[in-house]
Amino acid sequence: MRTPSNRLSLLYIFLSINCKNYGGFIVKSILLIHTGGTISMQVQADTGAVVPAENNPLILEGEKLKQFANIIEIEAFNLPSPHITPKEMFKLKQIIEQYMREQTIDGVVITHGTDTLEETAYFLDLTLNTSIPVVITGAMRSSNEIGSDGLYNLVSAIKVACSEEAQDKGVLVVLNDEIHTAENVTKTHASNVSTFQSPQYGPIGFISKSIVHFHHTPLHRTVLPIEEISQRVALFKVYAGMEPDLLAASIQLGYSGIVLEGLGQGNVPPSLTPIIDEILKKEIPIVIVSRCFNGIAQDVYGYLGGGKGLKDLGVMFANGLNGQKARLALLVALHNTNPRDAMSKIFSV
Ligand SMILES: NC(=O)C[C@H](N)C(=O)O
Repeated sequence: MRTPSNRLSLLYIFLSINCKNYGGFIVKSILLIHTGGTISMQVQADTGAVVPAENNPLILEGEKLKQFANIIEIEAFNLPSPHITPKEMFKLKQIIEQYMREQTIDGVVITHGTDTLEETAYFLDLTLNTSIPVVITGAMRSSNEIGSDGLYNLVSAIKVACSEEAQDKGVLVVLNDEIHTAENVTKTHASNVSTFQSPQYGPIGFISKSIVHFHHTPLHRTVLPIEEISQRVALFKVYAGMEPDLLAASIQLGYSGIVLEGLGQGNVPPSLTPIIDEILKKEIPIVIVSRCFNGIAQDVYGYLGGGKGLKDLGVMFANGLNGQKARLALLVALHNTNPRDAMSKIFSV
């Protein structure tokens, strides 16, 4: 039953997500950073190809966004997200830090292509030391397609960034009326608008027409300061009958770390154990995750190639991160002033 006090709190949430319009005392300043992706693209009438629009259609929507907050809008890049690299992620971190130093910013919203959105979100989650909401959104349908979800998702993201409850929750991913943590969310469907899911734990909140509601709170978050990004970490999916030559080549190519998407709970074919041992003896860290969609890699099995033996060799376990995020976590840890300590904060060693 809805009591007067929770009616009041619903009213408060309603007012705070419509942060601009009520009484003029809760005008939030939101830094809106565009980076490209389908949310900034259009379908070409003649070819049917989805391509970056010459004039970002989201910027043209600026007037509509003003009813929700004071929007400080910039276009950092206009890249499809498969073109985003850790260098662009680092640049985004720098842009956000610069604005936070120079202006009063209550929240940040980033628009991004969905293919690598979870990677940028997690990179910023690991490296940005702030309690203000940082929310990333995107779209599955481009701006001139029927049922385009871009503007809707952007408004939802702005509402979340304005919400007091979104503070101190790390970087959040908002699409399709759901709020996910950067650490857990992943793209699960190539084209469906409900593609973003958090397989381990589910979303931590939702957005409806008039409320932003969080039903869970992340218990912990690791922030690792870095000053540059230059090294490379390779990610391999392990498969039945995999041979050691690719792992050997990655070392000759100068990679500073390796992530393996292992089988089941974190196992590899026996053919890989000698090269894993050799790489670890060269002080090149190896992290193992599970290639399964759900669950975490652990040191369970004692047969040759099993997780127990890998742990004894010095392989680290990624505590439920997927491969692409474990790769970023290892990359970031390697750039920290104390890489060993940084690795022990994120991985089971
Ligand atoms: N829906 C999308 O945004 C996918 C697009 N290929 C991108 O990531 O840029």
